[in-house]
Amino acid sequence: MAWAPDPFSAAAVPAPDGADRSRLPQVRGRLAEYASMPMLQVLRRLETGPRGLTEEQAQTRLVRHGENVIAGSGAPGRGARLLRAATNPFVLILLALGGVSAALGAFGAAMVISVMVLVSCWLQVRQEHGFDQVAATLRAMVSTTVTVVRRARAQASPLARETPIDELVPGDVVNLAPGDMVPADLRLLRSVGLSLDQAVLTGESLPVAKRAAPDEAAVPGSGGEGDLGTFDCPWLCFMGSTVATGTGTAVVVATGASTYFGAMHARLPARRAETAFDRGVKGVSRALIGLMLVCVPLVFVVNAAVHGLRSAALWFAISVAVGLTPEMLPVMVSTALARGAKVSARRKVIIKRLPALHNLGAVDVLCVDKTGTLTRDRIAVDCHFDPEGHPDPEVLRWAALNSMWAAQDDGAMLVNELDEALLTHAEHEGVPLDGCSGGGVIPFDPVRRRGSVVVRTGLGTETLITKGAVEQVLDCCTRLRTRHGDVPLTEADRDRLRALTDRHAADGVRVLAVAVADQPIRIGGYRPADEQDLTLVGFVGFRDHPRSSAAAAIAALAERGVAVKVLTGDHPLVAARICRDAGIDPGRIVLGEDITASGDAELRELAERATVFARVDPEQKARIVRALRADGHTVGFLGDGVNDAMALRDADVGITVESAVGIARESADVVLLHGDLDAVAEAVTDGRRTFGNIAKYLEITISSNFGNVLSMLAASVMLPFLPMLPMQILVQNLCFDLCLLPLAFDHVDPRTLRRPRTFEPARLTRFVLLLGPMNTLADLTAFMILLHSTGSHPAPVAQALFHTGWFVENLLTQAVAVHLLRGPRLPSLRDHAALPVLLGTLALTAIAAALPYSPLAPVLGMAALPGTSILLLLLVLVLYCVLISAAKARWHRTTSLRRQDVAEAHGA
Ligand SMILES: Nc1ncnc2c1ncn2[C@@H]1O[C@H](COP(=O)(O)OP(=O)(O)OP(=O)(O)O)[C@@H](O)[C@H]1O
Repeated sequence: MAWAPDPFSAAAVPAPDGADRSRLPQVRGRLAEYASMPMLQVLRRLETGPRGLTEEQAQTRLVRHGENVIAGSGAPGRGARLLRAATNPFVLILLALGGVSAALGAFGAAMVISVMVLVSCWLQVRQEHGFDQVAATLRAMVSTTVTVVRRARAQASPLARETPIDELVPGDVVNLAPGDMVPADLRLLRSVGLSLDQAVLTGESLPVAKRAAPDEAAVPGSGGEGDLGTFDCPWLCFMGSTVATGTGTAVVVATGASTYFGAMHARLPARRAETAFDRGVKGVSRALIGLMLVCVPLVFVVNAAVHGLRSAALWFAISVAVGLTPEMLPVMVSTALARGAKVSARRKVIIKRLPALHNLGAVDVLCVDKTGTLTRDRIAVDCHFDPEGHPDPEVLRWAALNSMWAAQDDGAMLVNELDEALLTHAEHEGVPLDGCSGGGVIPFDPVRRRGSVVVRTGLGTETLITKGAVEQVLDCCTRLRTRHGDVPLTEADRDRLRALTDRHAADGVRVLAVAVADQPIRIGGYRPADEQDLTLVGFVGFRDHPRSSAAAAIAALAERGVAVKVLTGDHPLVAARICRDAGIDPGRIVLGEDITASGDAELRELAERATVFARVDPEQKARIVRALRADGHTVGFLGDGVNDAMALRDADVGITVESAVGIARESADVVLLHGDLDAVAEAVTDGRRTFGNIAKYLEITISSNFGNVLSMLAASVMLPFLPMLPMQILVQNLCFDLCLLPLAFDHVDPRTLRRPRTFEPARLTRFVLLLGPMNTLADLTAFMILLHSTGSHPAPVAQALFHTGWFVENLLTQAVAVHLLRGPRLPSLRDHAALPVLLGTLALTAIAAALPYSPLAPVLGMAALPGTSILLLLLVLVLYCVLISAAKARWHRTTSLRRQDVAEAHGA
């Protein structure tokens, strides 16, 4: 029951069912052809070469093939939007009520309801169009790019450069690196240790190894529609997958709707789990529909019992139902979200999926990685030493050789920050890295926490060089290099080495171990299982200084009720040191192995208690996030690496930085352009401000509607006639709806921004139960006055005057309620509503004053009120102000006491 659109969700705008699917056999056939051809023939068929296309060729092809986007993944057309607006549950309720009115012959009422439906749908379509434009602009600011190899002219040298994914064309040559999205369907030209995560396409979570075809390729599986044989083809890479490890160079064979992903698009499931926003929307919708289901039959039964079973009683009940239907709520929510996202964009925070803005405001636990968040992400080599602890340039040379060959991919250099630091330091120290050639790579992965290369050092021999986390490298070592030669590695040595590296870790230095193994040259690939019987040669230490702003940002988040938890793949001692520097008490650090050993219930408890989690792999990060969510928290996750993608997707709101890898940017809902924790604290406040206005709208409209229903019930018992004509209820509702919409643009009291905020149906119900009856008390006073002051008139005139009086009183109290209930403080010159809200309520007051004297008055059954009635109604307005202010003060007192209780309970 989503009433706010999410233009980025694949499920939001499904491609026309059947249309794309019918292309699957054709697409599969073409891919099978590309898979079975020798490489040269593939390149010839695509009229390209290993040096890529020229810019001119690429432009011509872009015109011929169109942009590399999936049909239906863009913004929907006006027709689709209108359909979505018309099928929103609240509009469906209105349509049903309009239908019943028409069937009963109440054509006037049916017409007003139709006007309400039309206005609501029109505003929603218009608003969604604006919403989509805001979203598209914001997304364009953080669009995902791909490294493409092109030439300026036919004779020019090829140049690798970043290009937006949608500009890719068949025949383009692209480079792939860990964390990249596969941007189209590709045939591999070259690869080094490449593996892809194809879960989006196959549901299989383990990465699949890919490699260029040896020479003549085989035809991949070609079974029925569900056949996944095509995905098993090692030299084809498919749009929708991501690079898990290794690198590759490939030629684009199909783009956009011609890709396998494009043809499957209509069948893909929605990507994300339900977030806090979705849960909130559902809860509030259910509460509102529940309120209607109780109130409307009650109004009908009471009226029928008192006045007899007449059609008037039914129309009246229908009008009450219409009055209780918040059909403008979707418009209000999308207006507030789009406005909030624009404000955040000015602060360089890009909200890719607009509902994420609400989720940001609701976050009460923020999980962050360490590097780049608590540290400056300027990693430098701090030391390198042999197993005795003495500085040793040979250790630096082995480590740098590992970095160099791991990063080298036929000219395209790809380095992670540790490797980059190593290569820079080696160059600075003049360490020679020549004299050997690369023989193979076993890429680094965050679960093994080590990576290896094989280099050819002499005739017939090669050396496997492994570098990685100390524990994980020691696990593969059986020998130790000393000044007197290699010796067996004993248990005592292991203990000594751990103690040695722990001392560095406690000082905040990340230590990697380096080990080697000489072996005869081998033909064929290398696997992680080859990392055994190694000789430990030493260690390299890296330092990344803490960010000076981190401590203040963490304090700012704590002030806003957001607890920060650190999830890192690094050593617990390094994590503890960096956390202390950032003002976080690490407490008892939970390790990845503790998480693996814990069941779901146990993990929820662990995740609740602990602040720092170290040596965690990508799946463990995601499990922690899920455990916190299962425990009732709204969880944000801030990360930028391949190993963060899963957690980014599983969090209520995934946050990343502009420099993050492709998959992290794609998985995140929010991208920080100048990102650090300060920006997150600001964005959290923006989210709360946005939600504050949505909450205000809900509180004001629902409490006054509820008060009105109570008044109608009381009037049904007290009066011999209906307290308001059905048509008047409908018109009044239309006026409320339109004049309260500007609340989306209101200021928000800073005190309401201090705590996480989300839809809380129970809180809303308490508010409505306290404030609604104040409205009823004022109404009942107005009834007395109106009965008394109109009693001398003949019955039809007296009824018209009564109806008019209550109509006017309702509009005026609603206008006043906006100002009295919009914040914890009373309105003043310093603390007043924003201009659009002032204008909205002024319009409501003007309608109340003018309608009884306008040409519409007889149509609506209204009469001009005598001066005394107006004066007395103004007195009722004063009484209403007193009642509502007292109730509001009581509300804020009890809610702050309640909050204290909760805080104390948490403290205890
Ligand atoms: N390029 C590399 N070569 C060898 N080992 C590495 C490399 N990068 C990381 N490691 C090892 O693997 C461990 C986990 O790295 P990973 O990148 O998963 O950590 P992370 O969770 O991203 O850390 P952070 O929280 O600091 O961002 C590191 O602590 C280090 O010991």
